[in-house]
Amino acid sequence: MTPAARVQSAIGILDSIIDAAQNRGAPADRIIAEWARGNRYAGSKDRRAIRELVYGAIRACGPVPLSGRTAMLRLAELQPEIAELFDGSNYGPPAIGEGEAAATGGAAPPWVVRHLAKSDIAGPEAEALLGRAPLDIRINTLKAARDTIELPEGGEPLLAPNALRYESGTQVEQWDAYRDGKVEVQDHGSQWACTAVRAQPGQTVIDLCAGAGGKTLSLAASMENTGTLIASDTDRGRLSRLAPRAEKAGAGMIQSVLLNPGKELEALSEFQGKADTVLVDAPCSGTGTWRRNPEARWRLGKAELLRFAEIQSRLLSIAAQLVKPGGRIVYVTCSLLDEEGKDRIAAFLAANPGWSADKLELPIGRAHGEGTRLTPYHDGTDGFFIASLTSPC
Ligand SMILES: C[S@@+](CC[C@H](N)C(=O)[O-])C[C@H]1O[C@@H](n2cnc3c(N)ncnc32)[C@H](O)[C@@H]1O
Repeated sequence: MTPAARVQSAIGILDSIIDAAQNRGAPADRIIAEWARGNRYAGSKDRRAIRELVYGAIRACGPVPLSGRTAMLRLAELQPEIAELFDGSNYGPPAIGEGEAAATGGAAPPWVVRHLAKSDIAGPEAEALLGRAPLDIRINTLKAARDTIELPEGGEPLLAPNALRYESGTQVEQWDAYRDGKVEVQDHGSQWACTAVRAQPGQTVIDLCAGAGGKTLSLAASMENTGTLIASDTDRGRLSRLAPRAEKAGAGMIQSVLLNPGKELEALSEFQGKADTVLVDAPCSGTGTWRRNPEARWRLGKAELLRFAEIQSRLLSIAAQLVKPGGRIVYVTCSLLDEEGKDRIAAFLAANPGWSADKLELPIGRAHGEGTRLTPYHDGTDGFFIASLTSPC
């Protein structure tokens, strides 16, 4: 493909991504993969270049662009060599019209930027939300150790005891160690969120919103596969992906429990008042993961943010009923909006006298409200808010 044809293909893909973002359609990654499947003439270099262009354009636009072309024109403002490819050549984009407008830049749609600023995320902190994330792995201590594991490439040891960092795009999935369950892909910040649970062998720990079990597997390793570890979620599809992952990781202790939305406690009744710790890795807007899903900025709506806050508070009160006297809730969101972090914890503490927030002694992050915040700018991790709450004895 010519460089101009790559630009035109990227514009077409961007049109689909914009449409999907506004109509709850497929994520950008899937749209790009589908395009590649349907356009076999594009070789691997073409596909890589097109992907770069698409993600470059998404990152370059704050509000939802009007079209793929305006998004690409915005990228061309930052990278003038792209503007030259609007040359009207065969398969290339038509020449740029006089006064033709590019999409607007910025970190996100203006209302989101305002909410972020109110949450002390502005300037370089906001810009870093759109940087490129490295690839972090966690050595699964049920099967290997960081000091002795043999991997095809040496990574950078990070502060978390089992973390190694690689360049984004490293094909970890093709390593034997990955296939054998000795390593898991997990962001460094997410590894610290698991550490905050302080899960010990023999305890009863509930991962209330386990999804496909990214954090559950880490908890099983901390518990050395002994004790009770419940992975629950309302999403059958996600939860069903946990069992094969757990088997591969040698984490036989995990019990999956599918929850009925609105009646979560029914399926967990035998654990009421019994858990040492409940991890609430709550559904959220994901503002802390934009480095990986930059088009998520275009999917967020004000009503959705309110809905997230409501469910986050509800999940906290469900967790409170599962914890034993003196036990803990660890609340985590990968959002940096206070509505989903600091404010939820303040509301919980106001409504639940006797509960207290403990200081998390993590070697990274900063105190934020009654919790700890990790950000891409300050910590080089995805953005997280983590709080630890102790119930009255
Ligand atoms: C942030 S994701 C969890 C990610 C997962 N812990 C991990 O580390 O990969 C939030 C999860 O909450 C689940 N969820 C949403 N509503 C829920 C509810 N009422 N009860 C339990 N889980 C819920 C979603 O299905 C989603 O899997």
